[in-house]
Amino acid sequence: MGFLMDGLDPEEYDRAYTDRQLVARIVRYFRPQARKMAIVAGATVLASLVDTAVPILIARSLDRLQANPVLSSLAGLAALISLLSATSWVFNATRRWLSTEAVADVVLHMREDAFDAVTARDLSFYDQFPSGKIVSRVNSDTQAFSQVITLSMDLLGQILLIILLISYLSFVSLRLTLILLGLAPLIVVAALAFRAMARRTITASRRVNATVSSHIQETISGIGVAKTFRRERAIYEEFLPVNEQSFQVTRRTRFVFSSIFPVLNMLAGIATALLVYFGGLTVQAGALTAGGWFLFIQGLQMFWFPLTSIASFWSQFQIGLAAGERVFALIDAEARVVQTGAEVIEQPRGDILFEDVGFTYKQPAGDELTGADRELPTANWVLRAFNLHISPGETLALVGHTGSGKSSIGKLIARFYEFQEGRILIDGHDIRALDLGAYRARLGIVTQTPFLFDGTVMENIRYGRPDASDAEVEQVARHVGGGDWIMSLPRGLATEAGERGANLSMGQRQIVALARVLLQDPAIVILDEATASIDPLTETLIQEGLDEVLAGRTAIVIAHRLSTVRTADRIVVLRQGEIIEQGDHEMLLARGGHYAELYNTYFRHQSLEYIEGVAAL
Ligand SMILES: Nc1ncnc2c1ncn2[C@@H]1O[C@H](COP(=O)(O)OP(=O)(O)OP(=O)(O)O)[C@@H](O)[C@H]1O
Repeated sequence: MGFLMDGLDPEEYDRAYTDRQLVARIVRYFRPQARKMAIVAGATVLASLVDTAVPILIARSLDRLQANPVLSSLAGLAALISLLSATSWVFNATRRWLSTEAVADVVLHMREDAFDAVTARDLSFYDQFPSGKIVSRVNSDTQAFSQVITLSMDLLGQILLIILLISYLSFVSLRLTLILLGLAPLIVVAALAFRAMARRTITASRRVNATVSSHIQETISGIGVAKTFRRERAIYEEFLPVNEQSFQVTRRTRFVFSSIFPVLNMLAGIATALLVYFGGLTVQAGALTAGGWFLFIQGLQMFWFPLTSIASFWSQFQIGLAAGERVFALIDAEARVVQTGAEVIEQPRGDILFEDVGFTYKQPAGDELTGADRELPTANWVLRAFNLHISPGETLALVGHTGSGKSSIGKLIARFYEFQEGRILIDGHDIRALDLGAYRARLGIVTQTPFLFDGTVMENIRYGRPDASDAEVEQVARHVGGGDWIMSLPRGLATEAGERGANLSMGQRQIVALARVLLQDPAIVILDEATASIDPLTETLIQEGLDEVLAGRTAIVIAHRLSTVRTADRIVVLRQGEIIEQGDHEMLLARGGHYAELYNTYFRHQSLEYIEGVAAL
């Protein structure tokens, strides 16, 4: 499809399932619905039987009335048809209601599984795949899948109807039935011709929709930055080609789909003409009654509708299967962080040891780096043969230029990413053998820009330990920074934080994040300090909060503030993933090496002496 598919490549975790695998997977979801589905099957058979019976009844009555036109039998026929129609409605309604319920239930579970899989993914997964695309899989793809399952159930009913009708018609006139059947391959060929085209356009259409959603989502989340840099026009212009591509793909999809029906209708017209002609000849020859002829023409409509439906269903079926495939691929995406055990450290002391650790972000999913891969260009390794021991209770400040690997060390301790070489030991236990849930429960992480959820401040703090009582949350909140900060909130801890904490100041957000960690009472704290400068009052407040959080715990601080490096037990200076110096502030400063240089270019500006010096000028 050339340019239509440009830039719409499958995701790295997409995979092709065989039809058998797909069906097995779908059947597994339907297993709990077995009872409902059995009733649906029964109702489908009964509805098809009744629906076939009506035209047969009319045809036979026609012949009888022709021979003996009595008013009472006409009234009886009308009553019987009404009764059969009502019965058909009951069966069809039962079938639809129950199947809708069953499908809704299946989609519910599928969405749960997809969402569960998404939340379980490692952070590296989110680096690679924008949230918009993931949202589209969990949301629209499951929806498309449910539609196709409902359609397939209708299809089964239709097929049954065709079988019953054809069987009956073959008794009435074998010759005419064969003509009817002889035309069926034409429809099937037309349907198959559309099939491949439909599947391709549908896949393109899904991908392009995901791309558009993801583009909009990314733009909206970064709109603040865009406005600051007056980039509104530029992002609008970036949106245009994405939208244009979406338009082209959608147009193409609509074109393919709208071509199906006219072609099928034309074929139906030819078939009707043939049957009318040959049916008339048969009646003339006395081999068919008028009722039989009527039944054939009526039957043709009944036969044609399901057959064209099957043909159009087929492409719909492709849509649903492609969507199902995408959801399953999301559920099955391989974890990169692989745990080999589930050890629980009862009382973690917070002893951390990196032993010859090698780490790169460039590892392909699910693969170990072997042989030639080990010779990745040096530039791709973030850490190589990296050794570091952090003692229990130690506050370690990591410093170094941007990109030197500070955050990566924090991410490895948090086990957010898989490393490729060496070992990381926590209290002597291999980090790979730990029960991640239990381990992370004792790990406190404060990110640079603390993320608060839409909810009250109290709820945000409780996020650290959902079972904490109001009193416990309040006690922790009062502990951080002396608790004065709560007064500055309009409704105290009941203040709504707003989306991403928008209603709170940066400093307040930091404090809430610290309180959240404090409530969790972690053994190890990873703190990524904000680089943005803050006013001295907030700085003092945060420092007090930090003192609480760091006291008695092992802390790894990606340090950006002078007060932190000054008070840290040890400073580790990194350059391109290597430790080039370590020691305390005074010692490193006296040494006049890389740290001293960093201090002079970065940290010194934050010192009181420097600020006073500038003020005095
Ligand atoms: N998610 C990622 N995917 C691929 N490469 C990454 C990712 N995160 C970081 N890197 C790369 O890894 C290297 C180390 O990055 P890291 O974030 O650890 O540095 P840092 O010292 O914390 O930098 P900063 O002070 O700017 O946060 C950099 O070259 C960076 O480009």
